[in-house]
Amino acid sequence: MNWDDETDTAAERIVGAAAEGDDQAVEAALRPKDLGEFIGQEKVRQQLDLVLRAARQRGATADHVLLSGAPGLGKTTLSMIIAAEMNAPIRITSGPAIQHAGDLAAILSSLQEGEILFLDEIHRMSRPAEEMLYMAMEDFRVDVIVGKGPGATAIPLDLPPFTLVGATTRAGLLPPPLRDRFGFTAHMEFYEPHELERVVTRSAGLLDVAVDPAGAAEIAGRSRGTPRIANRLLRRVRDYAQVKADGMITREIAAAALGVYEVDSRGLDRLDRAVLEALLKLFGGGPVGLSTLAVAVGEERETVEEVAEPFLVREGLLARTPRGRVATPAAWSHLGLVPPQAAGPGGAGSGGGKGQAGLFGM
Ligand SMILES: Nc1ncnc2c1ncn2[C@@H]1O[C@H](COP(=O)(O)OP(=O)(O)OP(=O)(O)O)[C@@H](O)[C@H]1O
Ligand SMILES: [Mg+2]
Repeated sequence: MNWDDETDTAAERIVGAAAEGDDQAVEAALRPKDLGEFIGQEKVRQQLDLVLRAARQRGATADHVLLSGAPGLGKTTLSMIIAAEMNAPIRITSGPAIQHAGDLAAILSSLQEGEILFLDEIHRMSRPAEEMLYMAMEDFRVDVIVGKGPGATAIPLDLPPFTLVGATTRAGLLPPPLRDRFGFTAHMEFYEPHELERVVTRSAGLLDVAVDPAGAAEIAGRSRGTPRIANRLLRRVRDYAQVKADGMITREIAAAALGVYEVDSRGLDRLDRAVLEALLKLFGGGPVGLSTLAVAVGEERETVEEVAEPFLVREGLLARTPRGRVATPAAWSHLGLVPPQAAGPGGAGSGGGKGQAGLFGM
């Protein structure tokens, strides 16, 4: 069974990356509209404010901006804020939507002066399109190729000055020549719980939901440092508060609601817990290979590696070591289990657990 296919699993819907249907509409409604409304990311906000303010004062188009960071941290939101702050129209497209250089040429040649071009998932653009973009970013010019084969000719076309806003979850995958052509790069960090608390409170206000500070804090603490998840959890808690209580979100209501959706006190979902439980209960805390761990939880390798592990690693619950996956002491205490004595690793299939204790010290 593949976790990705199980789209109607509550936990998947709650912590999954993409928003769909209704969720998308609500997500759009909750987007902050200007820099002042944008919560957290102090450094990025301050730097971006300077970049945009200076461009406005000069009456010029702002430099190209690259936004990088994990899903749901506010890249799309910031791109729209940039357009709003510059009082400029915005055109939205994405790397995978641009198959051929010609697709990009068509978009670029129809831009107005000062327009913001938002290129989401910029790391997934095709090579020829990427090369066309280099020239467009630097010289505001593209070569449009007319004809095929030996008779093909390149017709240079001037573009109006525009601002490219690129977004990527994988800045490391961008070729350096592309990365270097951005005048300003903003790396978005995960949010602090107190910032997410403000996100929850703000969204509750917009959705006309009553939440007390302890209720907001409870939701924030389970939101994995991610505003999108905070907003999603808030909506599920709102449902619960409406059906099971008087509508008011308190700490108790939030905890009970998120219990129903299998989002635990640290924000782990069902898959995260399954991985951790297998690691602890079946393999004595590891080290165990990724493939073995994936089979034990009935998932694909990639699902465990890309969906569950990044958060577990970030939370300091799991370590990836050259000898395999290892649970940290925090993992044992989070699941309320007692680690076996270092002398006797009781787990099956751990494949020679000598020196396990030493791994914890890394
Ligand atoms: N700083 C913030 N303050 C308040 N709300 C925020 C903030 N950042 C993001 N959000 C909310 O989180 C949701 C997701 O943000 P957004 O769509 O901008 O993320 P993203 O980085 O583009 O994600 P992806 O990589 O999946 O495209 C939005 O609905 C927005 O309302
Ligand atoms: Mg986005």
